[in-house]
Amino acid sequence: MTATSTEQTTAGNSTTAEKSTAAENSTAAERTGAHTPEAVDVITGARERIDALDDRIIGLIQERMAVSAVIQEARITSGGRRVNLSREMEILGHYRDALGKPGTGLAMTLLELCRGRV
Ligand SMILES: C=C(O[C@@H]1C=C(C(=O)O)C=C[C@H]1O)C(=O)O
Repeated sequence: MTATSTEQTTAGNSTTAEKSTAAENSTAAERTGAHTPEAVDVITGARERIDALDDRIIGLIQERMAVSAVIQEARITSGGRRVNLSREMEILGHYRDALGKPGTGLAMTLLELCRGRV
């Protein structure tokens, strides 16, 4: 089984193959998991907001990586080390205070993304 299906349409003498994805063929209920049209609308609208938020979050992470690189470059150029563990502990604590235990994991992932980019 593949995730795509192919439909042949004939226009004049030419034949066009149109591929559609499994997602395009699915119903709104299947896409959202909702059991009423009202819930489908709520979920569809909220998913659009989540997609927009994720784009902004990714942009902020990329901005953080660039700022972190400026700091690391300045420190390394001055003769220092790339990593500053006491500052990283501060950041881990900040995320943990704001978001609880998973915040620590999130901060560790952010630090991993930001380290070693110079
Ligand atoms: C950016 C710095 O350098 C490194 C990267 C950090 C970060 O991305 O937040 C934190 C500490 C350092 O390991 C810094 O010292 O502030």
